[in-house]
Amino acid sequence: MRIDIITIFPDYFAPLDLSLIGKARRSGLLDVRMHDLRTWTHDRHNTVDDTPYGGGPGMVMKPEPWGEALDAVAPAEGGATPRLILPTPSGAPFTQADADRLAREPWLVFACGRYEGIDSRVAVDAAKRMPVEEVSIGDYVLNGGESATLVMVEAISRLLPGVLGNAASVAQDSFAPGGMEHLVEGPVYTKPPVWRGQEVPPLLLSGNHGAVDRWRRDEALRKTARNRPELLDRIDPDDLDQRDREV
Ligand SMILES: Nc1cc(-c2ccc3ccn(Cc4ccccn4)c3c2)[nH]n1
Repeated sequence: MRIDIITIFPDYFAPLDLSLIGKARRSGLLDVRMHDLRTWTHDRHNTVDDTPYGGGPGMVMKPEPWGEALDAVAPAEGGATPRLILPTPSGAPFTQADADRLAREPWLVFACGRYEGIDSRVAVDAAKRMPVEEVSIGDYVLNGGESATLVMVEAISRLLPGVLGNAASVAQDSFAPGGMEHLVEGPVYTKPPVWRGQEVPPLLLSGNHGAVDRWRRDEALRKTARNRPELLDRIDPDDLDQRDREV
């Protein structure tokens, strides 16, 4: 997968050199490229923002640098077309299902806005030649799109085959397709078996994998009911067995 990130703060993405994503980039599994939006400014101050039409506080990002940047990063005549992801507080909620879907794309471009956002004509112009998605990572306002892009790149990249050492672990994740779509995962434990007077549930040491799987689903249902009760309403009753209903 190729990921291009356009931003006025390229250094914000230094974390993508670390850990499993850094390893995936060095192995060639993942091709992540950062681009400084100011590359496509032509005035002596490298201006990327201006006052909002209609008045109001703050500044808006000018369309010209973005148009030139997107033309350079994803040329219209280049043949392949990326999916453009625009982080914004006003976007559609980003979910694990979106991470799964976007992990199957060959090429993503993230446009990181700042100030009060990017001139809305940029998304309209880009949509003439590539799919564009406005996405929110949560109902709170950040100062720009960089943190949201880091979050989405991590959520997407970890799903690529070969990035996580143990691919099977993805299936048990909270919100994972295949049975966890509307559940959060339950508690996890490791050695020692007793720590500060707390004992690991004995069943987990039993070696009875069927019983352990059942216990983990019960605990996922309990934790979902406690922390995210609204998710339980989304579960198709046909997907709950009799034991689930007793939890
Ligand atoms: N889930 C999210 C995404 C964002 C986000 C993404 C991109 C930008 C570009 C600018 N801002 C600041 C800003 C402030 C006021 C109104 C609009 N935007 C952003 C915020 N916040 N929360």
